Amino acid sequence: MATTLAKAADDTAAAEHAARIEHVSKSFAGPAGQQLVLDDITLDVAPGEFVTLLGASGCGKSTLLNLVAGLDKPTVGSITTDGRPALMFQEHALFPWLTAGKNIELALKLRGIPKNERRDRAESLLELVRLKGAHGKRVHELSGGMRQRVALARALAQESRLLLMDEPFAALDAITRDVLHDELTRIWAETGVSVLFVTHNVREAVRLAQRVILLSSRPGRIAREWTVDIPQPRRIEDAPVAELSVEITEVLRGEIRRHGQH
Ligand SMILES: Nc1ncnc2c1ncn2[C@@H]1O[C@H](COP(=O)(O)OP(=O)(O)OP(=O)(O)O)[C@@H](O)[C@H]1O
Repeated sequence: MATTLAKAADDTAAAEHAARIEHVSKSFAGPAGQQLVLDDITLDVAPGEFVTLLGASGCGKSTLLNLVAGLDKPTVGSITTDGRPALMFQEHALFPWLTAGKNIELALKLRGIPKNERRDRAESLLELVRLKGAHGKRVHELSGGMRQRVALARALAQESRLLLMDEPFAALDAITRDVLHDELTRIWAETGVSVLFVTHNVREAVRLAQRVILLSSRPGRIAREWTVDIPQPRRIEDAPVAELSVEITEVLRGEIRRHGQH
């Protein structure tokens, strides 16, 4: 499976961007008229790049991710992606009446993969997320971390060139989250998939990303960005990760103060 995914990523070499967000603004109708949530966001994600979008609660991170996913349209500006992105959320959104394996097979079916290939492919994907042998397990039999592994396998089943992740590990305990950070870093390196990952956890952003984009609040604008050149695999407690996290947290605090939040 990793080979197929790696090949999908190779094909992307021709594409200049996994995602291109150009001068995007988004407003919603509110009680006091139109509320500007995102203001003039311009951002490219390169093929194979891992980018985290970081910002305070309510700054518009999920709104931006939904726009990139094509679930909603920008009020102004344009977004293009290299093919249809795959999505993964905080809640696993697995079908509880299907087994882990059948949840993945459903994604393969929706992609038009023939029935006789689905089982093997689902098994390979489960192996990729280190859940070998879990094909027949019901969702309720799986721990929170295992459910997110299945959700990741299901997202990878789409063989998209861009994976959009909205706080996928936020509901997990710290140790499980740590393990899944390692797994995601490994899978990203193995497959070459591009990742746009939303979080409000500064350390998580620095642990994972090649580039951290900080959004300001009300409206969400790109406040600053950092290139993270700390070698992988990183640990969340590594000194360089901690140092950069402190620096980013300071800027984030300043943003929050400026916008009267706490
Ligand atoms: N469909 C909608 N209609 C009206 N307002 C919306 C809609 N979607 C989002 N908003 C508003 O846009 C703002 C940004 O919300 P969004 O969920 O994108 O923030 P976020 O940064 O992802 O927050 P969190 O970290 O808490 O998930 C909020 O004020 C929210 O109320």
